[in-house]
Amino acid sequence: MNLSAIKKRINSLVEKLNHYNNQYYQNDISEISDFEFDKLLEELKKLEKENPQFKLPNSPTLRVGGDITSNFETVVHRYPMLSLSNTYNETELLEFDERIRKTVDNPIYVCELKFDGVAISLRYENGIFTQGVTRGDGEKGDDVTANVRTIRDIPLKIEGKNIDKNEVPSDFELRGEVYLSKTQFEILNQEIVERSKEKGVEEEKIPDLLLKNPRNAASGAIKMKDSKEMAKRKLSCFVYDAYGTPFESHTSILENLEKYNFAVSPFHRKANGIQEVLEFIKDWEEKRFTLPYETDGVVIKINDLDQREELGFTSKSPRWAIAYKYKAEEAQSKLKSVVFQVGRTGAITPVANLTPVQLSGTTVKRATLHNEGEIKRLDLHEGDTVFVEKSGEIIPKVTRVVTEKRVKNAKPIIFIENCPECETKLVREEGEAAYYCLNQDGCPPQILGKIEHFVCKNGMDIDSIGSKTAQNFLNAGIIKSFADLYELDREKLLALPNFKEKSVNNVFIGIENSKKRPFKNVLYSLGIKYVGRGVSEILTDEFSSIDNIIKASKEEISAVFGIGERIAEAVKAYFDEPKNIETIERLKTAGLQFEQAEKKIVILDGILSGKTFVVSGTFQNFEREELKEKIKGLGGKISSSVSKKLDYLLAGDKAGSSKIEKAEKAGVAVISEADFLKMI
Ligand SMILES: NC(=O)c1ccc[n+]([C@@H]2O[C@H](COP(=O)([O-])OP(=O)(O)OC[C@H]3O[C@@H](n4cnc5c(N)ncnc54)[C@H](O)[C@@H]3O)[C@@H](O)[C@H]2O)c1
Ligand SMILES: [Zn+2]
Repeated sequence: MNLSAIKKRINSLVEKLNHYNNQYYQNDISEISDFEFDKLLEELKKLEKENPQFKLPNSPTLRVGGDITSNFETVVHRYPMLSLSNTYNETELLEFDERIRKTVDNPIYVCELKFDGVAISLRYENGIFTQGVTRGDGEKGDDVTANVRTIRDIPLKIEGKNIDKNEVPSDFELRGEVYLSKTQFEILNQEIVERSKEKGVEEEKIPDLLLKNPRNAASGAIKMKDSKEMAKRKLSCFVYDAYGTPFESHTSILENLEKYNFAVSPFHRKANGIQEVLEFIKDWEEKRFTLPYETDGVVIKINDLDQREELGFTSKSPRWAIAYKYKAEEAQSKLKSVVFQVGRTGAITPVANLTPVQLSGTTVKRATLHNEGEIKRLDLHEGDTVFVEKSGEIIPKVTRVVTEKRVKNAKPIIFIENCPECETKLVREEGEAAYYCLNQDGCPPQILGKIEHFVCKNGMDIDSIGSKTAQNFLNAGIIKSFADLYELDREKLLALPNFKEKSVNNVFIGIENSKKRPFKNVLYSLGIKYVGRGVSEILTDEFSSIDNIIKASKEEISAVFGIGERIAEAVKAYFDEPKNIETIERLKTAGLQFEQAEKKIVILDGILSGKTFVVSGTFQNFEREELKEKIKGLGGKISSSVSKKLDYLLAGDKAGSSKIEKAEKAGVAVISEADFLKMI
């Protein structure tokens, strides 16, 4: 790679990883597996090390991932809450040991399981629990004391039977992991299923409403505003570290915490040298699945606290510890057949049908093959023995083929040429991995898919219409597209077999409520190619009404930050289609929101009239949303993206560096919070 390519790659990695971090910590969503995330992070680290001149100030290699919300008081940690460096392989573990041995002779390690939950800091003063704080950005976090008090594993007062009160340190802090047990996770999801059924939510819609995994559920719960609600989640907590205590080793910390009645995992072991560490890791690789809570690895720590001090910290993690993470579980299976699925956009996804195998606690029968290129990469043949991998909520995928086990004369898997549903010849556009069936209005799964997308949770959120009902309506000829939903005939619905009055009522209630859905959800629900939730939000913020988007040229659309050529082209193509405009007209008549609500507030004579701002980062005196309201209150306008039309980029702490760069290029003034205060 030449220098400019390296710089580009670094920028793109920073942007990608920050996006994944944001999704992970703010929205509790994993868009990629941890392994893939860590691989990208590793690549970035390496590039930055070799090219320090390109290192960005907002690089995810410099900071602990996490979030601070506006729901709680922010607390500065007395002892920073750091991350752990991690590895997925033995070689790197041996390298870690080598580094340690440069400072410490014959290191004694302690191996612990790595619990998959959220980190918490607990403070005790004179034996009383006084404060619980989330990790946040590592330096400061959310004060969630009220929520923590509801966790039964955490004593509010230290009063073990065999302890001498005078020995309990007068002011100390603990570190632990708040988690949700597997059983409790299932109970909570069962409750969601029951409540949804009572509310008349259609069966296939329910999976969307379920908690994704125990870690997400725990991290969502600890940030709840209402601690009574949070108590219902019944979280648990293991403690695994202490600061401000007189104890001299990690094992002695754990022993004493146990005496104080904290929940300490019994499965920790002292390891005399790295070989014993490797044994512990092997030992738990399979056994961990039998535990009643989720673990994703082993944490290896130096036992002696003086030695820890000697080894010290990097900006992000201690040098005296490392996490060994187990790779996503893999299993062998056999390919039974490949089916080609047609998505709502017409994209064709090959899916492998497999002989069922157990993976991470679930039975896997199908795995994605992504696209034609992937089938070629795997060199997949009929009846092949394959490896499948699954982690968390990520869709299982085929990772490789065991070619030695291939049967003689097996035929290679060939990608289809015509749509399996409507026979239309498939096409692949330049620069795209997927083949498409372009018969949008005649291809049944596309028609159904568009309706499903329209009513989905992030779209119009009509939970009384699921796939089954939509298919039912389509079969009966009651609707042909989602726009028809707003012209439903009650009598016709009542005449449907197996469709009771209550269901009919729920359908109409859902449809009526959908008319209140904000513009950004309406835009998303149209199912325009490449217009996902993020893009739809950017577009609504930038253009504020559908008419403005329709009027905008391709150049104007692609000039918006965050919108590339490809997206702009797809948006333009969509609105150039007369039948799409017709659909929008019908939806407008039905009363759907096609304008951003807040834009209606026009203040003619504020001091900021006519000025457009982008607000990025965090601020000393305001929450970000509060700041935006303030600007609007003074007549200014808010945009979410940097373009030439912008007047100011108001950049707080941790403002997006790509935004700043873009603003500087576009000649937009970048101002600080202090500048802004002067201005107003
Ligand atoms: N999939 C994604 O999109 C995505 C996005 C961001 C981060 N991630 C994952 O999260 C990782 C970063 O998260 P992180 O900084 O919290 O690191 P981490 O989760 O790998 O390790 C640090 C954390 O481990 C926890 N922990 C559990 N048991 C412990 C024990 N016995 N002793 C000490 N700590 C223990 C603590 O909460 C601590 O904060 C990434 O490396 C990646 O794997 C994934
Ligand atoms: Zn088709």
